[in-house]
Amino acid sequence: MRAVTRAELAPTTYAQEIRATGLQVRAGRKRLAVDGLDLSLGTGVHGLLGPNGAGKTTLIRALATVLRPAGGELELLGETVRGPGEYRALRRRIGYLPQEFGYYKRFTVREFVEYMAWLKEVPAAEIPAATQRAVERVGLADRADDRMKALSGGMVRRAGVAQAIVNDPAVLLLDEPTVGLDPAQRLRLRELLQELGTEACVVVSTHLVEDVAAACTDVLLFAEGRLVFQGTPDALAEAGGPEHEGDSPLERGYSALLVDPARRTRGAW
Ligand SMILES: Nc1ncnc2c1ncn2[C@@H]1O[C@H](COP(=O)(O)OP(=O)(O)OP(=O)(O)O)[C@@H](O)[C@H]1O
Repeated sequence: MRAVTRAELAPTTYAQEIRATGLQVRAGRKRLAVDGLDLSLGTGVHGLLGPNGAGKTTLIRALATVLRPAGGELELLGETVRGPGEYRALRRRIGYLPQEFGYYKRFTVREFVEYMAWLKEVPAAEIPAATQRAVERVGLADRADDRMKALSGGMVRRAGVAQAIVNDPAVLLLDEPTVGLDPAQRLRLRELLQELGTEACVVVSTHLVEDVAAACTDVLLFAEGRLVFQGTPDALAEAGGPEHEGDSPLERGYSALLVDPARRTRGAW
């Protein structure tokens, strides 16, 4: 018999897990790094692609309720996120892997994930089993009792994914989770994302177009704080042609939509 997940038991009074209308978010004091974003995301794996500085991290931080909107509307799991607020109930149902995250180096992997579960207010009696399951899902069961400082960079990243999923989040936000992973680990993480995307709304920021092809149900192309494209990986591939730069149909689709031909001189970034 299949165990019923917490996500299935939670009341769903919303049509889509994430809804943004005209959303504006500042990075620092002045700069509007997200500027007028309309977005509606439900269950699935949504790949967030875009050039350096496009505003992907700022958007993910707003979705994680770390940054508050400067304008427009943001609704997460049916709850409106406005000015300052605690959003504790909401945060219990969100998982977030920042691009860089802190941890006590002397903690073991298990202690780190348990501590994060406690911060997310997972009921105490559930923490050991939830931690074990999360650690197994990222392939760190055999390193669970090693200290964080003894892990490789890719393993630390996987421990970061474990803490993000330990509370069975309905919204899972992963900022560049595949950075530092070797090819085999990357394949496994993509499989895990697909599994998670059957039950949760997963937003993954990445620079690897192959991640999107392999794991995502749709692609969000972000540039200068705005959404340039939303569609399936196939639709992105169809946007490109032989005249566009790139080593694969998806890269050519990306170039077609984002690369300014005037700047495409050899050696230019
Ligand atoms: N604390 C800050 N103060 C001022 N500007 C900032 C701050 N953080 C980010 N920015 C600016 O906001 C814009 C968006 O940055 P953001 O980190 O969201 O982009 P990104 O798409 O995640 O980039 P990358 O792919 O390089 O990680 C950039 O122009 C960046 O320089």
